[in-house]
Amino acid sequence: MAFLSIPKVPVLRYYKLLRTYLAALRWPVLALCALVALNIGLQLINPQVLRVLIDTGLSSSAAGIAGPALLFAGLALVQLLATISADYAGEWIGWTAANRLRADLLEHCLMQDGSFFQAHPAGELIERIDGDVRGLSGFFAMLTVSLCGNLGLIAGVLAVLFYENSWMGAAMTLFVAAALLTFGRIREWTLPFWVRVGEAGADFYACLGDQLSHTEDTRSSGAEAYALYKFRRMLRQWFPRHMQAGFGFSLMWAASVVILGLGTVLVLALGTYLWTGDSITVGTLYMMLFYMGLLAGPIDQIRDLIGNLQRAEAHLERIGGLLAEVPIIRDPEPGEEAPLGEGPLSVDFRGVRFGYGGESGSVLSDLTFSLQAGQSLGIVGRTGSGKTSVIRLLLRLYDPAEGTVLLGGTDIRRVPLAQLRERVGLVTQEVRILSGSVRDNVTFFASHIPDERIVEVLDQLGLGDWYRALPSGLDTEIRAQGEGLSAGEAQLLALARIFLRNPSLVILDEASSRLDPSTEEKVQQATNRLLQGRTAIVIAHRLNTLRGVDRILVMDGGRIAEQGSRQALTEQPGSRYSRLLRQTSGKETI
Ligand SMILES: Nc1ncnc2c1ncn2[C@@H]1O[C@H](COP(=O)(O)OP(=O)(O)OP(=O)(O)O)[C@@H](O)[C@H]1O
Repeated sequence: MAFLSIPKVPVLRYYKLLRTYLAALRWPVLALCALVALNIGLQLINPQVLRVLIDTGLSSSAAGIAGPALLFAGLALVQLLATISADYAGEWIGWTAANRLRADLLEHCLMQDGSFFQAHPAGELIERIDGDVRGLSGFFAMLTVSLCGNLGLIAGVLAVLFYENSWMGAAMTLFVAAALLTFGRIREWTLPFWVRVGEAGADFYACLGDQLSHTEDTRSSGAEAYALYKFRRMLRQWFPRHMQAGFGFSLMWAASVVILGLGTVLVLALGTYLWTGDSITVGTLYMMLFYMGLLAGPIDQIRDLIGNLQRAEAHLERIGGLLAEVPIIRDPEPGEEAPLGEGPLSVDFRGVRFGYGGESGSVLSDLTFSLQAGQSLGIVGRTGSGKTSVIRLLLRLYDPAEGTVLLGGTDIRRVPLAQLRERVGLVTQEVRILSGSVRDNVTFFASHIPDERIVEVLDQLGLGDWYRALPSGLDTEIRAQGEGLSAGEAQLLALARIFLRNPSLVILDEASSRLDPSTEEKVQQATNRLLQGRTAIVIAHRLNTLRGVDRILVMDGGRIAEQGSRQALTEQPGSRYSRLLRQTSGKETI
């Protein structure tokens, strides 16, 4: 069966994917196989009925052909119904399997760490999870329906032709092999074009996503012309690649027209020779031509299929690449886990060095400090001194290159990630609001939190009036990115999330930077209540935010410039912290 290996499809890879996503759809797939088999059987029987019809017509009266004619029409109708049902089932299976793959890809992305999202902008990931999977949904349906069906039909037609006349069978087998070989070669040649089209598409969507998420900045800085220039440059890069790939597809189409023409000539020549030698009847000659026509259908479809397989393979390659990205930050190995103890957690950094990789070098060096359970620490330092990087290490969004980070005395690499993220609550300046109800936004889908508790927290944070003005209370929908909320309100909602979650370590990274002074004062009081009985780390440029913290860490160039109790540092006139306090007295920020 030489022709089966001709398209050089990496069968094992496709098989693995098919098995994973189609195993759960076993019954629909079996029903589809039955429909395809019925279709093939009917297509093979029809020409036999046609031969009987022609030979009966030539040798007896017209009345004799009524039976075969009715049978022919009936079979054609059943075949039509089987085709429609198989198409429907194929589409359904394709969509269902593709949606499962989409969900798996999204889950895979959500498990990744910070470096992954640095390497893959959101637009590129959207193209992978949606665009590439959409391309593959056709592949699931095509491969199940078309490839198996068409190969089955070709095998059936060749078997019947061999049975009728071995010369005709041999000639048509050679013809089919040559056709599939040619399409396979063209496909191999054009596959890299499709991969490049896909890559250009992903770059384009990444650029588009970036531009659409920063429209305010682009407009306010008058950078529209540059944005459009970049957009057009992307389109210009995409276009020639599309043209090349399209040329490959046209070449395939032209080859199929020539090959099918040659096939018809072959059957006519051989059939006429056999008929003139009285080896076959006119009905048999017509039947053979009919079978040739039947072969043309699947060969034609396999041509398209190979073209689409090229695209599917390109989609598959990119999806495979994404799935192969293993997160650097992983759960501890079984047996290595050391869950966190109950209550507030102490924090220890021991000789930590860290960099973001690439050319950025070390961002944090020789970082050693401790914070007792239940104490609060304020981190101050100029922009870029490494404050946020400390927080990222605490949340294990990255691991340090050297040294250890301990929580409650346990190396956080040994703490299950889910537990770590549950016990450490973070509020940043950049608040992410989901499109969903107010309730879902503050509880993050934790349905056990009663509404009364939510309202109480909103009141504590000064959001009471805002909440009571909402048209549907907690069920009011907020649009994605928090449209309709001020930046300060969004920040308060993020604080409410933490209040409701009850974490053991609370981290506030510029969490009140967007609030007006009177709201900030209110929130400060509520936050002080929240922080009681918990460990807290507060990063602030406004030093008055740190009035209530126990300890201070001053950072400079990724190193600790000073650390100690806030009270003691405030009282030492020569300390960096007291200098900062003096410098900023009368000013808002350092
Ligand atoms: N995702 C990143 N990739 C590469 N380098 C980064 C990344 N985030 C921060 N950096 C670099 O790390 C250094 C410390 O940044 P970090 O955000 O920790 O400082 P920061 O003190 O929190 O600054 P700010 O007060 O402005 O928030 C900076 O030089 C910054 O350029």
